[in-house]
Formats: sequence, structure tokens, C-alpha cells
Amino acid sequence: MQITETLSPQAFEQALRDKGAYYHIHHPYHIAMHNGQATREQIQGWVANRFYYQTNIPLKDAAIMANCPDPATRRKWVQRILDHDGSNGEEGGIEAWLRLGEAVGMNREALLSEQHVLPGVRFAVDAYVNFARRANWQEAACSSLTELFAPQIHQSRLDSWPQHYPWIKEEGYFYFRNRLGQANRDVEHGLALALEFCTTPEKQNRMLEILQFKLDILWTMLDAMTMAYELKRPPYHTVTDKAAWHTTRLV
Ligand SMILES: O=C(O)c1cc(C(=O)O)c2c(n1)C(=O)C(=O)c1cc(C(=O)O)[nH]c1-2
Repeated sequence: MQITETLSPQAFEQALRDKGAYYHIHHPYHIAMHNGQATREQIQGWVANRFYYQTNIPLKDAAIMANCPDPATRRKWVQRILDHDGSNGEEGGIEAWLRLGEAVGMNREALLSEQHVLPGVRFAVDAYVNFARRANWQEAACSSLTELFAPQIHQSRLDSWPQHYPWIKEEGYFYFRNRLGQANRDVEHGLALALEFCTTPEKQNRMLEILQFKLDILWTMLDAMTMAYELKRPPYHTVTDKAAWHTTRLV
């Protein structure tokens, strides 16, 4: 859809929400996990690869803040960093994700070493951080709006995983439970920024394209995991059965 006349705030919000049709909740990898069809290796692979997304979210949010001259926005935005990094003696989302790793039978070192992070996942996540570094801060801020659809996907894991995967320890679910409220709060702020900023057809079209870019990142991450853990075609599988890809942050 190409917008030619400025949409009202309500209509533009609806256009953003309609992008939920492309959320990774519809990816076959998520659907398999949801339906109890995922192997232990597929769940562990997902947790280890998603850890790279989790650890990069604060870098992405710090990049947005670095480009934002508005103190009122920064004062609110900094909460996102604290949510993941923890504050005032409270553990944050990154620690909760490490506990999720332990709950699915992996040790913390395996996650922290990034040895399981597939190149496709790394490139997708890096694209998000680099976009946040270069784009203007309003556009980068609004690229977080896939979070509009995140509470539903967290809830779907809470509803389905315990019955299908009794071997996952209960403390693994803390991250998803905790994130429900945080995502709703983030979305309220992100949506307000988007509606205030996108006041021309050009800006509205561009913001929808940016939201699609972010949806592409999430979808592409699961594509890479499908290749490696479902189709058993990780990078270089025709050459070696070793994980030959790079495992460190080079940029
Ligand atoms: O589990 C998920 O499917 C999922 C998706 C997303 C998202 O839609 O970007 C986020 C999260 N989780 C999440 O936990 C999180 O902290 C988060 C921050 C952001 C962002 O773009 O700033 N997205 C997401």
C-alpha cells in the first residue's frame, strides 16, 4: 500500500498494526515450537541465537539515545536499557535470558561465548543496531514497534511450552512473563512518537517500510535457525560438520 494523502493518526496507527500480519509469530519455526513439534536442539538453538538479539537491544537503545537531543525522550528511553541490563540491585532481561538458557539445559558460558550464534542471525541483529546508529532518532525509535505484537508471542510461549516441554524448568519462563508489561509500556511511548513524527505521506510510507525492515530482521533470524536446526543445513554443511563460522563481534 502506498500512502498518497496523509492518513489520520487513527488510520496510520491501524496501518502500523496491520503489519502484524508479517510478524514472526507466523514463522514455521515459531509455530513448530508452539505446537510441541520442536526438538530439544531446536529450542536450545533458538535460545542461544536469540540471546544475541537480547544483548544487542541495549546497544541499539543507547545508539538511539546518542542521537536524541530531547531530554524528555531520553529520560523515558533509558528505562529500556535498565530493563535489560538491570538496575538498583534488580536483575534485568539479559540475566533472565541466561536463566532461560539454563532452564533449557545450556550453561551460561555457552550463551555468553556466542559460539552458537549463526552468521545469518548475527547479520540480521547487527543490521538493526547499525540502523539505529545511522537513522534519525525518531525513525530508529519507531523501528521498535514490532513490540506491538510481542506480548502475544510471549503469551503464546507461556500458554503452550509448559505442556509440550515438561523438561524446561519453570524459572525459564520469568523473562516472557516479565516482558508482557514492559513491551506494552514501550509500545505506548513508541506509538506516540510515531504518530507525532509521521505527519506527511512520505514519512508515513517510510515508517511503514522501516517497520517492514524490522519484521524482516525477525523473520530472517528464524530462517537461519530453520536451515541449521530443522533442515540440518548450517553454514558450510557441505564442507564440514564443525561450526566453522566466526563467533566474535568484529564490527
Ligand atoms: O520474543 C520475541 O518474539 C520478541 C520480539 C521482539 C520484537 O518484536 O522486536 C522483542 C522481544 N521479544 C523482546 O523481548 C525485547 O526485549 C524487545 C525489544 C525490542 C526492540 O525492538 O527494542 N524488540 C523486542
